[in-house]
Amino acid sequence: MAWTATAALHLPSKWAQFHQLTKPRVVQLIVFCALIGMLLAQPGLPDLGRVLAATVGIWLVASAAAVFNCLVERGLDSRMARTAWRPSARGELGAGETLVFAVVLCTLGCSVLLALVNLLTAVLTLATFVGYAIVYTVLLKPRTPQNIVIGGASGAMPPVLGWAAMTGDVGLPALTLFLIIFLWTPPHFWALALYRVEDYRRAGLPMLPITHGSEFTRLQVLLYTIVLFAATLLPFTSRTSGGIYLVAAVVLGWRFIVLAWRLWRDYSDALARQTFRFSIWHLSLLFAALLLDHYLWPWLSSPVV
Ligand code: HEM
Ligand SMILES: CC(C)=CCC/C(C)=C/CC/C(C)=C/COP(=O)(O)OP(=O)(O)O
Repeated sequence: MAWTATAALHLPSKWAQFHQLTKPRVVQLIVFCALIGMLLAQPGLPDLGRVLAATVGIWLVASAAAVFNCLVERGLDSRMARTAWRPSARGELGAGETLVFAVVLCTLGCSVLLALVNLLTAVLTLATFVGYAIVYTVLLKPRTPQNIVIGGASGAMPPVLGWAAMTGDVGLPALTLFLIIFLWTPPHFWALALYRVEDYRRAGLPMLPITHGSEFTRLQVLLYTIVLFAATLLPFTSRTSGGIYLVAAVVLGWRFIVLAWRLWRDYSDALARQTFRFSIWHLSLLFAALLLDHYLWPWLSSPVV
């Protein structure tokens, strides 16, 4: 009895285990990027009911995609130190119940988008689900080191989904944000793959540091970071965003390039880990700056009468 009580205190509940499969921290940033897409789509305050419905819908479908990934990769996950703890990899959650959970989340999310947002957002979000859960996870990841470059397109969709939710359209500013996340994904992931290379070797996945070596991967990280820096200037040069965003993009981009340069010249696992962690700060703060700029810059830059 005493043991059961102690175990109950330490073992995550079934719901906590399901929640872990939704990769909550990754999905939070994905939903944040979608939210910025929504808020940038019009000047002033948006329709808050629509924002809430779109946020919930995209959140549910993105979570479903993450759960589906854990289901498909439960064997691979059990061979990697980073992922072996997942309830799907440990066999604590069965394949059947995990599949049902993913289907319920995806159906609920698409229904919310269809009923309360619009058809375009529902279709694009479902396509994003297929892009990550099937095209990336099932088809590309076990076959090619370009898996995350092509698969990254689904991770880059959130601002487009957010924009479509508010306008019923796919706007050029949203496509610019798509490009930014698309170019951000390779340095984000390859920095991690460099210090987790033994994990990927054990799982038999053809990640770039395994197929092309550490030096080539580090050069790719540096080159993508430089091109990403140029792409992050587009919102300013196209006059979608103003001075606040520009300062943030330059400061964050410069720091990312410095880290990537040091990683290329003088590799250590600690530096690769630092670069990976910074990539998350980079994207989070860049998108926060877009929002701040959207509401404050017109006010700051308007002539005083
Ligand atoms: C195909 C594209 C992507 C790949 C392959 C990828 C890969 C990964 C991996 C393997 C991790 C796990 C790190 C760990 O276990 O410590 C991770 C973490 C993370 N990723 Fe990505 N990622 C991708 C796209 C994205 C996108 C689009 C976002 C957000 C917009 C994102 C946000 C994050 C965040 C916030 C974390 C940290 C999670 C935590 O601290 O628990 N990733 N990514
Ligand atoms: C509908 C919608 C907006 C979907 C978003 C799709 C999505 C969840 C993209 C995030 C990418 C992600 C979690 C990559 C993790 O890589 P991995 O799967 O290779 O990592 P792992 O080894 O940790 O499983």
